[in-house]
Parts: sequence; structure tokens; C-alpha cells
Amino acid sequence: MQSEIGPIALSVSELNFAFAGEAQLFSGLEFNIRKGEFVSMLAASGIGKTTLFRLIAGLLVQDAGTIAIGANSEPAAEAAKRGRIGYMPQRDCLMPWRTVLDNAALGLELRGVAKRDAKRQVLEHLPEFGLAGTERKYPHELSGGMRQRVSFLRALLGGGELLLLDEPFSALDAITRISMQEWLLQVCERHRTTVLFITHDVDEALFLSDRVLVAASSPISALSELQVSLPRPRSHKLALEEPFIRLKRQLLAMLEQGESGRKEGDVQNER
Ligand SMILES: Nc1ncnc2c1ncn2[C@@H]1O[C@H](COP(=O)(O)OP(=O)(O)OP(=O)(O)O)[C@@H](O)[C@H]1O
Repeated sequence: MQSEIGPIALSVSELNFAFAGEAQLFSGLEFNIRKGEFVSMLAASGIGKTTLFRLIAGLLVQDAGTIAIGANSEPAAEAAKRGRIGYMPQRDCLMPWRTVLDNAALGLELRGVAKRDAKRQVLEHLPEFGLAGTERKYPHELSGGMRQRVSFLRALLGGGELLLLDEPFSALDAITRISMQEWLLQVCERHRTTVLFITHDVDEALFLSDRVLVAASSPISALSELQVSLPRPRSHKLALEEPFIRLKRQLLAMLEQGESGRKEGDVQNER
């Protein structure tokens, strides 16, 4: 995927945000993602990762700063309305009363695609997503991995330029998770998707990403960054090899630094 890296897909600049009456979550945050990149974000729980996604997806409004999409720097809230951003929240959020077909078509319908065309597009994609023959099933009839794939298909079809994936595999068992990670990489490479991915799992971040961003302090004002220059296509055997292990050591050191920085910040805040 790194060979596909091109112009800016997402640009966050001078971002400030706090929920009303709560502590600041972002203070002057800056970062960019380039077209075709797979970027993961690792940080402690509760630091504001999901909030950042909700800001990018236009579901919350920042107090200051800009969030812009694509080379034309369209404000993210506008870009989201026009279907340029696909957002897959932590829980799959499938509608229990809608079939697989109707759930997956929703993203396209919200973009104004006629129902019939939306369903045709979904049907074309089902085999690639390991969902052939499930179009008439309801979410409660699917496994956890299948539900995540329907949710991912909805996000992929619903938002062409930037996909925001919030811990999509956290609820899955280890074996399903590994096969979903390999599958996700294949789909993203085929569709040349730009992805911003939240995870708590260091191996997952390294296995999937071109770059890993680490939030080192709260409020988040800067992200430290690790380039993951491992060859593609990748298989899980990579995790046993020296270059992967070296990167893992680096990443763990970055996380530890962030953790001690945060603890110092907490002590200062308490004084
Ligand atoms: N609607 C809200 N109103 C007030 N505070 C909120 C709201 N949503 C989230 N928060 C708070 O904002 C902080 C950041 O939450 P957020 O969900 O973005 O963290 P996170 O880094 O994604 O956590 P996790 O990794 O556990 O999912 C938390 O302290 C949370 O309690």
C-alpha cells in the first residue's frame, strides 16, 4: 500500500475540543493522512480516540481548528454529509430489523443511490466479503465476524475516500481476529482504501499499518509516530520475525513514555 501513498486524504490542524464542563481532550492537535495509507492510532483508554473519530465524521463539532478532507480541503462535516467518509463504530450497530442486504445498502442509500442500485452493488460485493447467500438473513443469525464484515461493507460502500474503523475486531476471538485482519488487508489493498484505525493491540497495529500514531499526553496535542516499513503483502508469520519484533520494542517504548508523561500530567493537575 505504501507505493500508493499520494496526496492528503485527511488534514487535522490546531484542533481543540472539550465536552461541555469537562477537561480538554485535544489542544492544538495536528496530523495528516495521505491517500492510500493505512494508519493506526494507539493510546490509553478514555484519552479521546472515539471522540476524534466522531469529530472527523461530523458527529461532533470542534471548538477550534480545522478537519479537512482530500486535496480540496473540504471541511470534514461537509465531506461526511456527501458520503466521502465511512465510519465503522466500535459496536457493529447493524439494525436488527433489517436484513444483511438492507443493512449493507444503507450507506449507499444515505449517499442518495437509488435503493435498487444500492442492493445490486451490495449483492456484487457479498462473495468478496465472505457473505454469499446471507442477503436475506438478519443480524442475530450471523456470527460476530460476519456481523463485522456486514458493518465494514456498509462503511466501505458508504464512504469512498476515508474509512474510520474504531476497534472493529476487539470483540472477536483470536483466530477469527487474525483471519479478519488478513482479510481486511486484502480488501483495503484491492480497493486502495485510506484507513484510520483505532486499536489497543500493538501486534494488530504493526501488522496492518503503514504508520502507527501514539497519543503521548492528555490533552492530546501531539502524536508520536512510527513508520512500519514491513513488506506487503503481509502474513501473520511476519510477527515472529526480527524486523517486526524490533518495531514492537520501539512501539512499546513509545507507549511507556506516553504513560509516564500522562502520570506526570495527572500529578501536576492534582497540585
Ligand atoms: N458525550 C459525552 N459527554 C461527556 N463526556 C464524554 C462523552 N463521550 C465521551 N466522553 C468522555 O470523553 C473522554 C474520551 O472518550 P472516548 O470514548 O473518546 O475515549 P477513547 O480513547 O475512545 O476510549 P476507549 O479506548 O476506552 O474506547 C472519556 O473521559 C469519556 O468519558
